Amino acid sequence: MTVIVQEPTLSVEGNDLENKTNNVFEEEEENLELKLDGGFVVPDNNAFGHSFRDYEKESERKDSVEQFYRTQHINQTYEFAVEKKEEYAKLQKAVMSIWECCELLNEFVDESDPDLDEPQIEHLLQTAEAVRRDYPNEDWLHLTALIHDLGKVMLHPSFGGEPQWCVVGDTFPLGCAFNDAIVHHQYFKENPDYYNPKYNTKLGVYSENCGLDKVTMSWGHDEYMYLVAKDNKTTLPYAGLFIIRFHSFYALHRSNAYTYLMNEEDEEGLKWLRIFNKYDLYSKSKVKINQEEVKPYYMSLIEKYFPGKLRW
Ligand SMILES: O[C@H]1[C@H](O)[C@@H](O)[C@H](O)[C@@H](O)[C@H]1O
Ligand SMILES: [Fe+2]
Ligand SMILES: [Fe+2]
Repeated sequence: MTVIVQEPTLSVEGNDLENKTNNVFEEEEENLELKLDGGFVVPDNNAFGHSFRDYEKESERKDSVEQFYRTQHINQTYEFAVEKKEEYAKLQKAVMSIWECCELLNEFVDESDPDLDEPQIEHLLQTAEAVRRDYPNEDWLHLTALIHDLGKVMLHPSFGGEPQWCVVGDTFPLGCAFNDAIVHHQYFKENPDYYNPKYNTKLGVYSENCGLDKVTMSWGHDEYMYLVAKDNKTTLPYAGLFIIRFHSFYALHRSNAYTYLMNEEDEEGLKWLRIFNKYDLYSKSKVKINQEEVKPYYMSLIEKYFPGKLRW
């Protein structure tokens, strides 16, 4: 069975958030004159016949996904994330165009994802095409969707073939206490930061409402692609960059955890991120997009918002 959603509500846990989310959309309508009733079809089930993001449900991917999160939670420490960011911020790994990077993602399947076992390029096109159908005039959002996961190219041998735990999966702040809203949070008990008094209080190294820009997130494809886009001087708007940078921060955008680290500007980005997330998550399916057919459209957007070659 499928449900036609007139307003882009998200299937979130708890009415509180549902109400908040609706308010966000009401505000959107007033402030940004967004088209809200694209009639997006939110499927009940993922390609394996289960509900989306169900990490407890017995399925062919359950055990490997859980193993993935255990390794990620043990290894992502504050120091590790700071070092990785320094290394990748130099943008000395490769020089290539956006489309070349999309093609490189043809060979990777994301081990953290309970809902998809297709190559990543399929996911990029599925997300972008789903956004495009509902928001035909927001071309920046189509391109944001196309590129949001390109940071996963760190898995590629020419980038040192990083392990999946430092590339994919949900992200979370480091340098402050781990929140129970994070998927498989039980495994943080094996992370050294869990016992470090500098890092294990509510605020840790941060101050209230310091803004997400100041927060060191677990290292992964979000922050990397954000750095690539920003430092190659993309003309994408602030909301596009925010989406790229925080789309894996489910504890925040789905469960409202860590809101005390946000400032006013982040509130604005979060509205768009919540819209985007619906497409990122629920467009995952076995349906293939004809790459050659849609390529000219996306090439025109890439040309509009990016230089021909980028430093990665
Ligand atoms: O498994 C997925 C996948 O890695 C996505 O690219 C990421 O954005 C999500 O947060 C995560 O749940
Ligand atoms: Fe992602
Ligand atoms: Fe994605």
